[in-house]
Amino acid sequence: MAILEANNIVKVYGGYSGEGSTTALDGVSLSVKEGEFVAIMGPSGSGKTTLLNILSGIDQPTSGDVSIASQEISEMSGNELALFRRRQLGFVFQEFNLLDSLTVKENIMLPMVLEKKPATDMETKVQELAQLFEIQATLEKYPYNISGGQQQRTSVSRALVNDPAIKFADEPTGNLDSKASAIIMECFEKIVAELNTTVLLVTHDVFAASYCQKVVFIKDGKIHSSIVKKGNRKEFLDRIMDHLAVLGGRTYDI
Ligand SMILES: Nc1ncnc2c1ncn2[C@@H]1O[C@H](COP(=O)(O)OP(=O)(O)OP(=O)(O)O)[C@@H](O)[C@H]1O
Repeated sequence: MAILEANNIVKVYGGYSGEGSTTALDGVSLSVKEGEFVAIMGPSGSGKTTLLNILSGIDQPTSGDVSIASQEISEMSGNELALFRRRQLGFVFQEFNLLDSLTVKENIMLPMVLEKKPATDMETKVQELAQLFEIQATLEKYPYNISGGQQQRTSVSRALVNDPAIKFADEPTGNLDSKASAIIMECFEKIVAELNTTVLLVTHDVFAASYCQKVVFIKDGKIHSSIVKKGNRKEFLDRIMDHLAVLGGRTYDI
């Protein structure tokens, strides 16, 4: 079953095809199934962030529609969309976006607090996620007293706490060294395998993308091609590199 459907998304910045306008997305259609782990890759300026922002309701398309869990997000009012995003979508950012005045535990609980969930449910959920991501020992610490990798695992836990229909990640390994990147990508693998979570991420990092099951390549605002993992991660990494060489553009992180 498709959890996310995007049909013919067009995004023009700076007015409709007028002088000085930029067509960032030019008829993108995409379908993501429940339990899929998908990366979007492409050269700088190809429209990846614009696409992620539109799929996650942060930005509106100029035309086209997006539905998530069978709900049309392009037709929602501001309040409906804010509530939908809080309840159905999880976000992980390159900068972690943790609140320094809250402990790791409080940061993870925050979306449940906003939903006024019972305290016992919050405690159970935090312990479950902390165990899954091996951050039990950091729960009472503050974000500035833990490593970058632990901060990112806290941020992934927070994005999962309300059991979102889909999780979006924008360059989740962008601020991490290779060891922490591997740990975070293994966490994503784990939640996809064990919790049947759906994850859609944007990355320049070939190593990170090689953990996904599918990579969608975007160029000049259009879907160029996509590949699905068949063999092991190393073989997939080589195929991703071959595709990026054909796409051209900026140098990718390996
Ligand atoms: N707010 C904006 N106003 C005008 N043009 C924009 C805006 N945001 C993005 N663009 C343009 O839209 C195009 C796509 O940008 P986008 O940021 O989506 O690309 P990207 O693939 O994420 O790039 P990068 O890999 O460098 O982050 C680019 O030409 C960019 O200059």
